[in-house]
Amino acid sequence: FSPPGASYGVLPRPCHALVLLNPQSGAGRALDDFHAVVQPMLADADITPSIFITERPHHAQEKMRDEDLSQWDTLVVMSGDGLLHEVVNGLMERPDWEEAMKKPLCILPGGSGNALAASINYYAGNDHVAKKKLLTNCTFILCKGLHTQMDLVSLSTASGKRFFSFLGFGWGFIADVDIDSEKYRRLGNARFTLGTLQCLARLRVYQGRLSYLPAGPEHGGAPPALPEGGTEGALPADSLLVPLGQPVPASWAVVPEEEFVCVYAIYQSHLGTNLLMAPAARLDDGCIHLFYVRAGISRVALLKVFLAMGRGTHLDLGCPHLHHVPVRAFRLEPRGSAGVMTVDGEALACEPVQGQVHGRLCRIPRARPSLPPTQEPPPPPLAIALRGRGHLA
Ligand SMILES: Nc1ncnc2c1ncn2[C@@H]1O[C@H](COP(=O)(O)OP(=O)(O)OP(=O)(O)O)[C@@H](O)[C@H]1O
Repeated sequence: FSPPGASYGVLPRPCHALVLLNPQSGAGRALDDFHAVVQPMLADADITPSIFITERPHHAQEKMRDEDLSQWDTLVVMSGDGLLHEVVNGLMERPDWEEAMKKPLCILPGGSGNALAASINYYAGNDHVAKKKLLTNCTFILCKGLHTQMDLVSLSTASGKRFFSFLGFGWGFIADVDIDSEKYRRLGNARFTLGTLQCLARLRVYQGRLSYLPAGPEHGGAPPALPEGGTEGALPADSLLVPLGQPVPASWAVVPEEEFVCVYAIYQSHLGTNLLMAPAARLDDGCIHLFYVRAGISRVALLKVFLAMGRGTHLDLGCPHLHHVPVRAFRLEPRGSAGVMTVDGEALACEPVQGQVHGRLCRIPRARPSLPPTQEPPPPPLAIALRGRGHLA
């Protein structure tokens, strides 16, 4: 499902892809997996990769800021979600960001969480898979070449920082698991299981005020990303937000309780390879899926929520402490600066933050939407070629 007006494009053939690869991501196997799994499939699909290996944090962001993009048909990130966050924000720092964001971005799972890759696999209607199978599925979606639009969320902090985020913003339990488990990254996805158990053992309560603009039909769709002050080259204006020093507008809701175990605003279906947090989320649904867990939940109940999230059934538990609200914008004002926040899995100092969705701000590969059987066209020649070589069942 996509709201009306989604625009599709197809990668040209031959296709030139810049592949940004973090050799340290996840268990450190991204480069080996690229050569073993990805490269042969790209060759069959007439996609020529040029590999750029990142050497340090912010390397990909700097490259995207200055790169001559005209030589590439697509930008591929073979890493975790953190490197794509750098790529998106590097592109948004360019004076020609509007043009730059038309370049299709692709994620191939090489990290430990791989939430966007798992989401794209889910939107394609594929079975839940992980590791090499997820990599094969995502590479195959890239090889087919269809791309469409994806929403981004603009996040602003009290200290004046602004980020563009494609996955989620977290505070409390999930953010702590994400950051505290960094030291176990060699374990791959298992780092989150270990981190969850450790954070459960010392379950904390976080104090602050949470407000949001609900995404009901009366609030309309996601606002189009118009430049600030209508000036060409200016970043998209956050038309739903008022400055952090002012009270939220009257159309917003304020959560009456101010003690939380966790706040997580997610805009994709998956929080990690094995965590289906927002089953209804889609690439361009114009929605932020705001989840919060109020203080008072027992350790056992919280563990049950995370176990059920593996199948996306956590909301069916009827847990009175767990809340889910589809919103267009939110504000979080933590009391105090202790602790950590995350944007797309990357750490952020704890301070007041607000964000709003910007509809269809970038492009991303997507499997062909399924048509009723009578309209189903024959498979394209590429699919036949890949099937012949055994890449496609
Ligand atoms: N060569 C490098 N050495 C160390 N850090 C790097 C290097 N290249 C990039 N980075 C940094 O590592 C961060 C995390 O990488 P990434 O998200 O790709 O992997 P991950 O943390 O294993 O995956 P996930 O986000 O799925 O958990 C990136 O934000 C980037 O700043």
